[in-house]
Amino acid sequence: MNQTVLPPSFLERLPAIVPPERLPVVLASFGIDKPVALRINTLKASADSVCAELAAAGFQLKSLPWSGLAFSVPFEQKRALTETAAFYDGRLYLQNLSSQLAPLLLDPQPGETVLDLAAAPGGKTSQIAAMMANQGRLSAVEPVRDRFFRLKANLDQQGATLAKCYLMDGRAVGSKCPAMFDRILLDAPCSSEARFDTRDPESMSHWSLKKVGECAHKQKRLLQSAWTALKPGGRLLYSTCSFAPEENEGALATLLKHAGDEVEVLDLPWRLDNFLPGLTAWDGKLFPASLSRAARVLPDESMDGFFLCLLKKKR
Ligand SMILES: C[S@@+](CC[C@H](N)C(=O)[O-])C[C@H]1O[C@@H](n2cnc3c(N)ncnc32)[C@H](O)[C@@H]1O
Repeated sequence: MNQTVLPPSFLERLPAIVPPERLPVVLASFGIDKPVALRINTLKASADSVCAELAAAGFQLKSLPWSGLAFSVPFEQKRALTETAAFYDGRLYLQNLSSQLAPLLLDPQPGETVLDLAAAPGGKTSQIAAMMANQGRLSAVEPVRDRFFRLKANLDQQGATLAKCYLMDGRAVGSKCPAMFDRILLDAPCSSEARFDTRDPESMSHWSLKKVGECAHKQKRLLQSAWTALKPGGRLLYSTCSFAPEENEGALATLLKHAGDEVEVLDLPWRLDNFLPGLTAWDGKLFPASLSRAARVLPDESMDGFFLCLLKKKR
């Protein structure tokens, strides 16, 4: 096995982000094969029918208490799962459990006008389409050409017929479509720290503190664009797969400062045991106390790390 270590400056910062009693599980999570998570696509099938089919084929399905559509199978069954008819025809989609949380917490409704501002490869866009039962308007933005075409192909395979895809920079959307959307997901491009795998040096090769800073800069601009595109009364779910406070509470603090009393950080409608509150201070600077309502999803033996924050535009 190609055992390598986490980047030293990432490791140095982690104890200031993760409480000591949680650190061993978090550190161990970077070097294990997690169960393979999947989501049943209700645009094409019911959970009962797909589960019955998988169980009959010998899959050891585990259900999750927080979603009737999220399941996992042991890692050893991953290959077999990707060879099933249900996988090929889009009745199920492989999607990490933490990634399934963002659309669930955004809670898009049929008939609404919804934006996914950083959409490829489209796991969350197709989940949103299913939650909306293909009714309403769903725009999916992705500026990277090959990822854009992957997004389109995935949405097609998943039967997400209401989604319209736009090959464009999310930073330009706010000025083009001010106050247009009821709900917006900004699953921002990030330094992907939660994807580190200590057995795969490539997973860490693009990371540096400079990259964290560059991501934070882009995230602030994407957040501002999303905020402008949101209708008064609308909701914005911001998420990343980074632990870095600069990319999470730091980026949000900048938006909160600009948006003033237009913005409310909402309590999440529910939390899991591995959700920690958002940080209210980092590197000698204070963040708004309301950011403690965000969730730092700690990685464990079944979930990847994640960050989630739900905002409301009051007027
Ligand atoms: C974390 S991924 C999104 C994953 C996606 N939400 C899903 O669940 O499948 C972030 C995406 O943002 C895209 N991106 C990068 N720069 C962007 C920008 N300026 N505007 C919009 N999207 C951008 C990346 O190419 C990448 O596909």
